Amino acid sequence: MPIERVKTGIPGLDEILNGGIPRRNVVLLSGGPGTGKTIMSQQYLWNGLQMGEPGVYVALEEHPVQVRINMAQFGWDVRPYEREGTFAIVDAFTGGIGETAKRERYVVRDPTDVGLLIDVLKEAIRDTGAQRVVIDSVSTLYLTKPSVARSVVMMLKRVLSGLGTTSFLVSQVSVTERGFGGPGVEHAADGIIRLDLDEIDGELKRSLIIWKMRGTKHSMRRHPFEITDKGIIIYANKVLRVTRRGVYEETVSSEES
Ligand SMILES: Nc1ncnc2c1ncn2[C@@H]1O[C@H](COP(=O)(O)OP(=O)(O)OP(=O)(O)O)[C@@H](O)[C@H]1O
Repeated sequence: MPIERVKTGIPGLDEILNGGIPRRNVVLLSGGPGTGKTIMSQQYLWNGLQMGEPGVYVALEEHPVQVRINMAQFGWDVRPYEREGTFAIVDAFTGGIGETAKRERYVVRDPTDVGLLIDVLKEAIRDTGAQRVVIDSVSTLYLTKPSVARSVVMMLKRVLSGLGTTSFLVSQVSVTERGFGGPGVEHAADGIIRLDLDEIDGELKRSLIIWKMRGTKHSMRRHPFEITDKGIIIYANKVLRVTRRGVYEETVSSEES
């Protein structure tokens, strides 16, 4: 049976994923602060909307109003899609407190209650017919209780995959951490995309690596990427090499990547 894939539409990403993310995969988008996780996840949803695939964004770290403003900076104005019912932001940030929060349609009254969050998420997925979901960030759900991390991710995975969505779970790690968000989480996820920011010769360089992706072969190399006014661009034909002599970029043929 040919594998069904979801095209991220993010320049370079589908290429290094051999055509896209296998449908129903739950992918951990992992990285330190400012590495581009939120922007990449929002770009994934926006591109879906352009391809006629509805989406849901679960905001745990930022006010929904701020999410709309930030997305619009890249030319991704989601409000018309919210009005037509093909896009929804689940507000798991405000707890319904404040005047602007009262205007939100999908509000998790107690963002610490994962069961409640899942109920609101299910409703948003059903209403919109979402095929793509982003949870930003999943780490917020278990930062204070790491022992429940795996069960939270497994619960989300059952719902997200069960309802047929292909999803990104944003996972925050500290600058020096080599992992992706904890052992339980890393093994439960179907895929891991790790975003990095490294200071090289007095300059910050962005790169990413596909650590795992169930159901497909993928590039095993570290690819440089950039954040521009139109979003993220990944250089599928370049690799970032870290050697004893230093760090440098090298161009490779697409078959090699
Ligand atoms: N228009 C832009 N052009 C270039 N770079 C930008 C632009 N807007 C934001 N950035 C870069 O993106 C970074 C923020 O990216 P993003 O919010 O996706 O990070 P994150 O990985 O989600 O971080 P955190 O875990 O701290 O929330 C900024 O620190 C800045 O370097």
